[in-house]
Amino acid sequence: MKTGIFGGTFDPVHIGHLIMAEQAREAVGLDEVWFVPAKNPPHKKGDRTSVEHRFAMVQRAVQSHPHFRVSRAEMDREGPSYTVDTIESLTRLHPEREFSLIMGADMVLDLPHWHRIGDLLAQVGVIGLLRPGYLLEERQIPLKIRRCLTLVKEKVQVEVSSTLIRDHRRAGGSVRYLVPEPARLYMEENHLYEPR
Ligand SMILES: Nc1ncnc2c1ncn2[C@@H]1O[C@H](COP(=O)(O)OP(=O)(O)OP(=O)(O)O)[C@@H](O)[C@H]1O
Ligand SMILES: O=C(O)c1ccc[n+]([C@@H]2O[C@H](COP(=O)([O-])O)[C@@H](O)[C@H]2O)c1
Repeated sequence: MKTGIFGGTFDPVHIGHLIMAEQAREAVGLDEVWFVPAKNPPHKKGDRTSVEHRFAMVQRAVQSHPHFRVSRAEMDREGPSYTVDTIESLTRLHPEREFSLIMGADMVLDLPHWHRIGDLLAQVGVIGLLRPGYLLEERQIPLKIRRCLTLVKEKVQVEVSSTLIRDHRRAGGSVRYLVPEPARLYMEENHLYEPR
């Protein structure tokens, strides 16, 4: 079973995440995509919405897709949510699955700084997608990463980010259609990202 691991902060999940995951699934022929909300994303400082709320929004966003799942793999682990730890534990639990990582261009460029990157790349391939605002030129990517990388030059790129959604909603704006509707309703019911 080819399984794409799509890690993220998802604060909140948005249509950019869903559209890129679907394009990755189709381009590479993945059987499933597992969204993995990071409890403590290693490179992000500052306050975050609780991981339970972020998980709940992702769950609602992916529930109608027969090949998308959300995983609790990083929810109960303390300390930084290093991807290498997640892959090692998922591989122990699901030895029959072939895992690869799905990420946008910003994260592909960040990969050289990841914790135990050599060990991580020895275990998984990387599916990289373009992202507006990030120039991903193959020659800038170190060879050890390029060797493990499948670059999906997807047809549809969506210029949206969680930051934009948080800021817009805090300013009293509408995020309808930017956030999948069941996740948006959860956000409203739980008063997330409301003007302070
Ligand atoms: N619009 C997008 N196009 C392509 N990739 C994206 C897009 N938005 C997020 N990603 C990718 O999704 C993964 C998780 O991203 P994350 O949850 O941090 O969302 P974000 O929109 O970048 O959030 P923030 O604005 O808070 O930094 C990363 O691999 C990132 O590159
Ligand atoms: O393992 C690492 O060193 C590492 C460094 C930076 C980011 N990550 C993971 O990359 C994913 C995307 O990160 P983010 O913060 O952009 O949502 C998320 O699952 C993070 O845990 C992982």
